[in-house]
Amino acid sequence: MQLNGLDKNSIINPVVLSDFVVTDYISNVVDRALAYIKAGFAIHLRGRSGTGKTSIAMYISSKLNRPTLVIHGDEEFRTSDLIGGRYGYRIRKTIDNFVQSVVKVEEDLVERWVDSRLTTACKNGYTLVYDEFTRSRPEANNILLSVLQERLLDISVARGAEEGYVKVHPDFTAIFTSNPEDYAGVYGSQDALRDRMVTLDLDNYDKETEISIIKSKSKLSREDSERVVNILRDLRELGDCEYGPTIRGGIMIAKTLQVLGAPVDKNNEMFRQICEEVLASETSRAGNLQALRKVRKVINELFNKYA
Ligand SMILES: Nc1ncnc2c1ncn2[C@@H]1O[C@H](COP(=O)(O)OP(=O)(O)OP(=O)(O)O)[C@@H](O)[C@H]1O
Repeated sequence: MQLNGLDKNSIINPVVLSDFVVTDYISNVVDRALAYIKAGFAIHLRGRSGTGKTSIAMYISSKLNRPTLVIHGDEEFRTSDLIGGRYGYRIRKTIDNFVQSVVKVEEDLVERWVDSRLTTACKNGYTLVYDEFTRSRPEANNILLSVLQERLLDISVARGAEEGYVKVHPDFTAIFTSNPEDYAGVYGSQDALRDRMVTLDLDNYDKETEISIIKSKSKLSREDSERVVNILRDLRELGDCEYGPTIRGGIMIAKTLQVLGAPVDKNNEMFRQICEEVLASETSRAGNLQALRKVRKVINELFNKYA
């Protein structure tokens, strides 16, 4: 099914998943974000991998109670990918039998324009979640400047000068996410765009939130979830890793232990091995053997330290 040329399935009515956790930390971030949105600003959730940007963005969009479209930043994007494009033709046929004995048939081909997500969201007042927007080139994203500033979408860039501007619907909301970690494929300099949104910097979740998420995702007990979180946080604190471990690593460890029914106990060899494997690879993404060995050693030392 199509809506304005878009596959209807790409329009989401966000619902809160049953394992989504709302703690004081999350409520606080979300309340601030909703206040900025209410005041008419776009918001930008910025944080390293695993700080919950996408999950919180989708949760905020569920609070806005509007259909939502999601775009994932991509360096191949051109402005027309954000606005829309001409995809194929439609045949228009006119049959004129005004005089009964004469039938005149006229056929012409009309280019078929398909709105992309940004245009659909602007026209209909939907929420747009633009995940990892700094992965797209700044030139492609420039189209968003007038959307955020003047609430006008300049579709002439893609449709030709005769088409002009689309007025942005008052309910349109934009939620951006980005990861400040400097790695290949991210375009750092999008200052003009960043000046037009309110940035909320997200750090790793607080301890209580991490325990609640791991418990909710893995169904381990609170005590066992806390043991997993202690390892994540102690490892982070030591600052010895290329990248600090994320909640994702903790979820992987906890889910695996839950499936195995293995005790979350420092004397259980399986627990130690799973932590080493998951955390060593998560904290050394390039697969640098030396870094991996170092992380394994640190994890072992941590285990020996635990009572
Ligand atoms: N409040 C929450 N309740 C339950 N699970 C959560 C919550 N927040 C985050 N998570 C889980 O934590 C993990 C990381 O979250 P998320 O993907 O939102 O982070 P991110 O910052 O967008 O990461 P990346 O930059 O790597 O995409 C996911 O598995 C997600 O399901």
